[in-house]
Amino acid sequence: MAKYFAFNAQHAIDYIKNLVKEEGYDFFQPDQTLTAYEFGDGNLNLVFRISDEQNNSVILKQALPYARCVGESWPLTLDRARIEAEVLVNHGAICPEHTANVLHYNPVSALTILEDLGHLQILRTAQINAEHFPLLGQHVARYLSYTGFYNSDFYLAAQDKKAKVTQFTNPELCQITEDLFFNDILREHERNNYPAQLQSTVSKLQSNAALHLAIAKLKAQFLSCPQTLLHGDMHSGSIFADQSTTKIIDPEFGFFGPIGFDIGSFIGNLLLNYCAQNARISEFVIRRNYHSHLLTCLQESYSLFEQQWLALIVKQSTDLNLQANGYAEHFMQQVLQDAIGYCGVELIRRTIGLAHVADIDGIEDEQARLDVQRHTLALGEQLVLNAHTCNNKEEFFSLLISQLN
Ligand SMILES: Nc1ncnc2c1ncn2[C@@H]1O[C@H](COP(=O)(O)OP(=O)(O)O)[C@@H](O)[C@H]1O
Ligand SMILES: CSC[C@H]1O[C@H](OP(=O)(O)O)[C@H](O)[C@@H]1O
Repeated sequence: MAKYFAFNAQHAIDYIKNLVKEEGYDFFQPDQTLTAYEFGDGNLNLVFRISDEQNNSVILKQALPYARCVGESWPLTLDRARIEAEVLVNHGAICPEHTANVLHYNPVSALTILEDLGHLQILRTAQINAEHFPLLGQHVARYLSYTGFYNSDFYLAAQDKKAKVTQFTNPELCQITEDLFFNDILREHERNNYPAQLQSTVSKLQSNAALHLAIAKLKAQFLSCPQTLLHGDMHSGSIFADQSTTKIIDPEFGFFGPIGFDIGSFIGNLLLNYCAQNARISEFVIRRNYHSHLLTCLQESYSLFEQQWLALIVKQSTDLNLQANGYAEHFMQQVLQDAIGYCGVELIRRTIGLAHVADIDGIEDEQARLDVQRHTLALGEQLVLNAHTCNNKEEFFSLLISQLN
């Protein structure tokens, strides 16, 4: 069996040609001249586009044995390529309309061939440019509720569920999230990254005992609550979209965890963009309209997510105990409170932790950027602290609006 090595563009071409010639894959005609280039802009992996003369193309994504954004000093398991491919296959079987299609997967080379989604836009880039996506909330709700429900104890037979929890055990990538989301932000840490002007705000946040307690509860849920197969990194860079289509990529942080985590991360990224637009859009009416679009997307995504979960529990639950009157509502209230908490943590960690977002870091005016950072920190803190007071989504939306004005 061939050994792992990190590809260059020529390796990517040779690999694809071999699949077409020797293994019967039909991505390209056998006699086509192929070209390739690497264009990954994520924190972790190589991404190549391989095209023929007619501009047909596929994507080859390969894991490196370390985190790309840091280098070889941060070794990282190649098993993340397996997790990513297998989550995509699992989610794609449940919700093909919103999951990137896996065309081929090789665990030894830690690579996956994916459909090329380059005709769509990465959501983060498009939202930085204040583009509207009227179906985004609806599509994300569908993806998260369906993949969530059909991988949960409400639906899976008990032993199948445990087998899947084992299949998707992802300790190294979970450790990254455990460190970056929960640990680093509450203390001085060399991985943290924020300007000196924020020091007093950060010190105050880090000395808030109530915040430490609330984040301890969220981390405990993350560590020991295998409710469903999460995407695990549901930020705006993991979503391709246009006016009619939404496709999810990059679930290498996938594992069985708390249902509120993915929807909370998604909403957190909408709010990071919302806050950033205060500095990006100077014209009041345009900013107000865009803010209103983001809030509609947020409310729609959460409302439909909850509505579809509740409908699936009623229609498709297989576990008799979990069908007890009132249990579904009790369960979804906990999911809501978790989601609000994880949303708040995402706002904080993207402001002061290792991995930031271009929505904020790309704001050129320093004072305007600092104002946005203070806002995301305050909003994140309030959401984490007050999540437990929200008994239903309406109370969440009111809390949010009170913090945004
Ligand atoms: N299926 C795809 N089609 C087109 N471009 C893709 C696809 N998957 C990834 N990319 C491109 O590669 C970039 C990095 O991919 P991503 O999966 O986020 O990598 P990482 O795991 O390193 O974060 C994306 O921002 C996008 O531009
Ligand atoms: C060192 S990993 C930091 C950060 O990067 C991941 O995102 P992506 O792979 O999509 O760039 C994830 O959000 C991690 O928290």
